[in-house]
Amino acid sequence: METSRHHGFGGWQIFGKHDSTEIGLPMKFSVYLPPAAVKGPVPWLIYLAGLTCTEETFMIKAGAQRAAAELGLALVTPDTSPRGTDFPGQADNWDFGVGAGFYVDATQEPWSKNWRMYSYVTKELPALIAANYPVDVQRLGLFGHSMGGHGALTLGLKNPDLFKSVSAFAPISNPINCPWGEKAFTGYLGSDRKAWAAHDASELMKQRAHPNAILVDQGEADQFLGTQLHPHALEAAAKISGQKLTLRRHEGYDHGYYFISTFVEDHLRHHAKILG
Ligand SMILES: N[C@@H](CCC(=O)N[C@@H](CSC=O)C(=O)NCC(=O)O)C(=O)O
Repeated sequence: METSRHHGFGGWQIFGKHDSTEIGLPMKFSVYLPPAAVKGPVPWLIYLAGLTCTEETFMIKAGAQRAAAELGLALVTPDTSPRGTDFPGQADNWDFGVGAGFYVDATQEPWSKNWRMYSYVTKELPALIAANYPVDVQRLGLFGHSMGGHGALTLGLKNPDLFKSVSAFAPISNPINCPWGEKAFTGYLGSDRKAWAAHDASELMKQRAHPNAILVDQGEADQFLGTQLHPHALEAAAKISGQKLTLRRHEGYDHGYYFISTFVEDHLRHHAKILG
């Protein structure tokens, strides 16, 4: 199952692969185990990456391992979609299909058989990691970036007993009202827009609040801010439900991993404080 293992900051950076029953195909994942994991189960975070990313992107680019080692947090990242199908046009667009699973269970053909990223992230992946690595199932948090920020907010709001802490970098906050979301939800969930609201962070947050405060960071120079991300919708929704939300706007930062690496330690500390 492990494909490679590298010593880092006193812990271990691990890459692996398994046959996923939810997805029906092999799925890759990565795990960072902090030094504290040799003594017993540690709190842990699942990170959901954005469009075009893989299970490697965050581990290579975010520079999160030093702080994770210091805080005693394990980090886990799945891939962003199934790979290995041969659906027509599946990789023609960088914002739909391969690398763009949107963390939903697709209901539309041909995607519905394999594009089951919601069930994969909420059920199979946590069970797989807990069965194989020293993580405390009661102390799991969820965070992500862009498409993965949408995933972190929606999966976290729907599963507060599983994901005790939630945060996001530049999330797609209102996908039912942006081109990325409209394209993905039409393809995966069908053209009935009423079915989409259950997968929209702002719509969900109007109806319910996660018991713990949510941290969101957003760059003001993000090239997707005006068209795709709509953080104002999340702020408005938080006011309706009473969700404790810290949404920080940072002048000069764009959408990329230099932005994420700048603030990733703040996110790890946010989760560590809640998870204990
Ligand atoms: N078309 C470009 C840009 C794709 C891109 O910006 N992807 C972001 C996530 S966007 C929302 O989910 C990303 O995280 N890219 C990885 C990176 O290393 O920056 C392309 O194909 O790269």
